[in-house]
Amino acid sequence: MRVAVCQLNSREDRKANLAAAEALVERAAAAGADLALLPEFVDYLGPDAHMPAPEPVDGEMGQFFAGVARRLGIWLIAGSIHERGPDPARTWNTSLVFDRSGTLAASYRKIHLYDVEIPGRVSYLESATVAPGDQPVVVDVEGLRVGLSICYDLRFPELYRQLVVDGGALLLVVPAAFMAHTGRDHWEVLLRARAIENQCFVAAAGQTGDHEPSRTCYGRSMVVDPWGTVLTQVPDGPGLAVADLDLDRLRTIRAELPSLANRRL
Ligand SMILES: NC(=O)CC(=O)C(=O)O
Repeated sequence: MRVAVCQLNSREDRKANLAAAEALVERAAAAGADLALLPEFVDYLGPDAHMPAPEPVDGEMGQFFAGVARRLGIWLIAGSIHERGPDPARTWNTSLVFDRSGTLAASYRKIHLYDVEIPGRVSYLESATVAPGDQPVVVDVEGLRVGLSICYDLRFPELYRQLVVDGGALLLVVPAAFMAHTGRDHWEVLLRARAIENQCFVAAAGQTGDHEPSRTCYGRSMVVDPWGTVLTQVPDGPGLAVADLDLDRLRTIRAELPSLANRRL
């Protein structure tokens, strides 16, 4: 399984954001990727006041990503979009997974919302505009069990343990718009920790650079192996990186250092 993590700088212009995403998925397909991962809020990262109307998963955006997956014959995880929910004041932050034929294989709504106040650095109240999901989701990608999550979820190890122990996940995906301030110290450490403690591959695709209003994302999208080694990483700015997941290596690590099997709680 060859995985591509696509790093973007989504802004206010939804059309431009979708075109940039499509161009990166085209590059992923040309590089032989079986699965391409886009970042969180691939459709829009701008002021709440200007946000285009959220859509149901089978709305225009869903159809757009389905068409990209079908045209390129690739599995596509559209990191997250603003999904219309029952509450007119709040959307869901939803990841969409399409198979090679463009059929929606799964969707996941971000469970943990980023409500944080770090004076002078980060002030964010995601729960003001987003409603939380409540269902962990694992999807079968041609025999590979893939556990879904979004951004701030990364800080909650119990979610990933559930995806692995109950769902059998061997790959954990983390589309993100991780803040630069927190990302500098936490992003890679957390991704590698989730990989090591769950003896899984982790693929993380982030937003990068400046977004209005006053939000800078860390980027550094990467793929980590079950030993915690960073296999590949995207430098600053939009771009992509590709890695092959060696499942024999995962099985060897789990057999030689059976920490998952040795759990007592
Ligand atoms: N933006 C997020 O959801 C999370 C983040 O930036 C952090 O956890 O730090």
